Amino acid sequence: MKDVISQTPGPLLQALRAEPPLVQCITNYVAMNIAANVLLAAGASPAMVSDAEEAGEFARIAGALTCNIGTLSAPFLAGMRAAIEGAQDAGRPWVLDPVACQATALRRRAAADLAALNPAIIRGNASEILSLAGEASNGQGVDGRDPVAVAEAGARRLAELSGAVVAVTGEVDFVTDGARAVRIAGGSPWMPLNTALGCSLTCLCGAYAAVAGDPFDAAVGALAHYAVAGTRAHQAADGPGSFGVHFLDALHAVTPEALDAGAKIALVAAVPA
Ligand SMILES: Nc1ncnc2c1ncn2[C@@H]1O[C@H](COP(=O)(O)OP(=O)(O)OP(=O)(O)O)[C@@H](O)[C@H]1O
Ligand SMILES: Cc1ncsc1CCO
Ligand SMILES: [Mg+2]
Repeated sequence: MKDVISQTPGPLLQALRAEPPLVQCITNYVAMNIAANVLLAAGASPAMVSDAEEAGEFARIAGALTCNIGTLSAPFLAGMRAAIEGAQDAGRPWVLDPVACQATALRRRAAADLAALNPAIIRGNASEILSLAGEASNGQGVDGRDPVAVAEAGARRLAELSGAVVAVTGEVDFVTDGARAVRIAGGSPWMPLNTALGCSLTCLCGAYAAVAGDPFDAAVGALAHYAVAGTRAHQAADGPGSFGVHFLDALHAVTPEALDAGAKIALVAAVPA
């Protein structure tokens, strides 16, 4: 594992809580409140700042930026472009969430254009990653309808083409930078029944990217934090509603030591060229 990740999730969580990073989240209307609570519970400092007039200026003072096309419109896109330019001027990482990018021409174009602007991490469900990688997708709107395993080859290719770490989420997550790859198990079947938990995970990837030296470690850290908290919350909850409450509690309660002890991260062998 040492040659694949240089920083395990635990020390990254410790760093995040020691100095909570300011994370600029340009996300959709559904996710805004949920993602802000997820970041606060985990230990980071969210700010939902998206208007083009200030988004670039704000990105220059944030530790990381996340862009999500869930409720896409021209003003959101203009804000994302301004913020990405600001983040890149300041040398800060940014994370892309290509919500429902298989669904319409506008989303396909926006996701492809944004993916070409050097995101550090692209995080999506398998249906979104398949589409962004140019493959057939069975996604239904924002809901993934493809198994993660089917998107693994596309994720590797997308990582090579974009230079981003690609994180595909589902029952078992897959993370790759094109060369390295891991699978992360855990979580709960109630997670996809809680809207915007994926969008919020994208924001958490931004928080981890702000404190990690390597975006691969950051994506693994954020996904492992979610998986461990999701497993815990499942044990305490009775269904999707109470799961949401227990999940915020678990994101907050998990310690760096418990995170490293509970994370189920498995190395995936390199695919021969
Ligand atoms: N069946 C499952 N079992 C365990 N964990 C799951 C399952 N499905 C999804 N997850 C977890 O839920 C989290 C969100 O992933 P998901 O793929 O549902 O995102 P998404 O489709 O982008 O969500 P949204 O668009 O609603 O925000 C991830 O941490 C993932 O591991
Ligand atoms: C339900 C929904 N619609 C647009 S974005 C979003 C949140 C989950 O992606
Ligand atoms: Mg999503």
